[in-house]
Amino acid sequence: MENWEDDQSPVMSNVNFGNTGNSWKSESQPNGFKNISNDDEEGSWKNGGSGFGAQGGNMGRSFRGGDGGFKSFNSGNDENGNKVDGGCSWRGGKDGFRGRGGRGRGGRGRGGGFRNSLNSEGDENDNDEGFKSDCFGRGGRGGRGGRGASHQVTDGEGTRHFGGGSRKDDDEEEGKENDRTAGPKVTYVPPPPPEEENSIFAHYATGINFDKYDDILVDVSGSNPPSAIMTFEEAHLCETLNRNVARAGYVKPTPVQKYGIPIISAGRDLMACAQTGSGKTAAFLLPILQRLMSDGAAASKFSEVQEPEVIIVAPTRELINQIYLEARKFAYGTCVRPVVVYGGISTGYTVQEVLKGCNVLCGTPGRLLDIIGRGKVGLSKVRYLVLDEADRMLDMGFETDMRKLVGSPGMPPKEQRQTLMFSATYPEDIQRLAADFLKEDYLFLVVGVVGGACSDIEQHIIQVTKYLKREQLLEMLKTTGNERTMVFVETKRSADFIATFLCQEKVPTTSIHGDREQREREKALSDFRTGKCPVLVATSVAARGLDIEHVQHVVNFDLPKSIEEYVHRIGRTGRCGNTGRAVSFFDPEPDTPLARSLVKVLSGAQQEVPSWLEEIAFSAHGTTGFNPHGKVFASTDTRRGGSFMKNPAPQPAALSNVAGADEDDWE
Ligand SMILES: Nc1ncnc2c1ncn2[C@@H]1O[C@H](COP(=O)(O)OP(=O)(O)OP(=O)(O)O)[C@@H](O)[C@H]1O
Repeated sequence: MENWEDDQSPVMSNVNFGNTGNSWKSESQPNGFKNISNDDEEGSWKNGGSGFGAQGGNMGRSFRGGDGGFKSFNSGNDENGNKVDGGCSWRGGKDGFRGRGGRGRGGRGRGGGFRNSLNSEGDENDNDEGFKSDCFGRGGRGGRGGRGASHQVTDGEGTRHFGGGSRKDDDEEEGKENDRTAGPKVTYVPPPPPEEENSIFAHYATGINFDKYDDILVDVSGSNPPSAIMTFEEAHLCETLNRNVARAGYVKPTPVQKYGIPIISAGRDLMACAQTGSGKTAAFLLPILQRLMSDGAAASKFSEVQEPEVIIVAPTRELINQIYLEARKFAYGTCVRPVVVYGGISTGYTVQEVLKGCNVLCGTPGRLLDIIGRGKVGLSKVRYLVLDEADRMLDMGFETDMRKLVGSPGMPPKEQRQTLMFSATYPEDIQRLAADFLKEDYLFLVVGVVGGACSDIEQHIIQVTKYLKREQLLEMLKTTGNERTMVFVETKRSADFIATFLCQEKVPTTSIHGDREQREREKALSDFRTGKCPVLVATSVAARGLDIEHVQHVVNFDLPKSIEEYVHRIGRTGRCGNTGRAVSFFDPEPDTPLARSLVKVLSGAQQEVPSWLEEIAFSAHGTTGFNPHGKVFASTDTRRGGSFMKNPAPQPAALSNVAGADEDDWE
């Protein structure tokens, strides 16, 4: 066995309690989940209530804890030999968790089978002591936030260790996969991707506004852009690709596909900006796959070093996995083999997958660099480098990794590869930075206005202080029934906290954030996709790219710090011509710096702008600037002068007030 192979020690850290004030006991309840399921009649949560936008009730600063057994899991093995959580019960009879108690009061009980072992007065932000709830699977790795002792829990199969004291930075979702940092070996092997044709090509229907894409103004800047195509036939895809496009339910290309496909086919570098949910993934996958097909690319199983022709990077594990599944779908029935590598799964497994043959290597930056560093992937044949969510890939979080990637031994210089960047947002400073990675004559494709929100999303901003947010959220969720809702919060701790709260209130909820183990993250997404848990509480790790059917609502429980993040978050709904709704809680205290950019995004997407928001935005003028981070949206290509250009390209009147407009336009 090579030294890169992971050892197969038991999976660690199945429950994570940062600092629980209680030790507790519970009877084992294999395959729990009961207390959050719709079967729980008593807990039916679809009981009417006031509509969106209603002012919250008087929740105050506390909430009730549940009385039932805290759910954890029973371990078992899945078909991959992975440890799995068999449900939501815990067998902690003789190993009650003990942490040093947090501050504040424990919850008061009500039925429902959920023990709220956290200690809080209801204000997660004031509470130093983290906790990890798990009504939706299991706790994450290692205790977070607690000063408590390490814990051991023995289950039927051995001893597990739980660090009680490690505290990670809780303020921001890292979104970043740094797999090279020290930590426990990860042995998780994800379930295999679907083999069934119907599952591979499963898709959701385009919405009533799909044809309205045709009305969006498109601008291509740069020299000699090729003409757009109007149909997929004009893309001259090979028969297999055409068949796969049809099986995916694509009848006509979206604007980013109409313009992007011929640009990529013509061998040009591209920076493309198009609204969320408008088909950017296929815009780069189809021409790339077509080229690989026409060149006769075929994966070779027999090489100890794989030399992919394509490298695709994206900022989060779930997104890169989604892109991989799209690549696999379009490459179905061809000899082209896409592979995905990302953190949180066994490196040994990942390397094995790569060595089975790899033409299209999809990865998060950390794991990608890791695999390259292990000498399993040679870069000399790379002809396409794709940065999805390019502005994120080039911001402070990932820029160093991207520079490492393009500077890795064997990576063809930018003159000898095609570099393609896609996003719905491109702050100007990032655009300038991006030019370092692109050939000088790259084309800049803008569908609509850079950084604009999709107008199929109905946006509402509600002024609410942090103490009333939870009640307001609950009120809203009572009206949405089983409709899928993503609730975005600022911190991982809040994600746990809110998810716990909703579970207690009988709202079937799951959560995703960077402190959850990969298996838990995947389970959470799967439960959300299937509707088992129609509410997903998420940090920014789920803000970008995720394409989940039936997401009718996005709630910004906490508004993000940047307007780009806002645009991506709300873009989880209203995709592909479907309509959606986004409700954001605006707490003047932390959110005022965002007011001006919010007003611009709202008006740009023809949304009603509340007068109180305009007032806040107006009075904030001159102190906070347009964007809290000093970034500004570019109205178009920075090579033309960006937001401050003298002779801007014509913009559609309807959009002239959007993010891209000059800062003074709306006043
Ligand atoms: N031409 C098309 N016809 C029908 N459906 C399409 C077409 N193009 C893309 N789709 C579907 O639209 C959905 C959104 O596409 P995709 O995820 O590529 O959007 P995106 O622009 O990358 O969004 P984001 O900015 O959020 O990453 C997907 O389900 C995709 O399969």
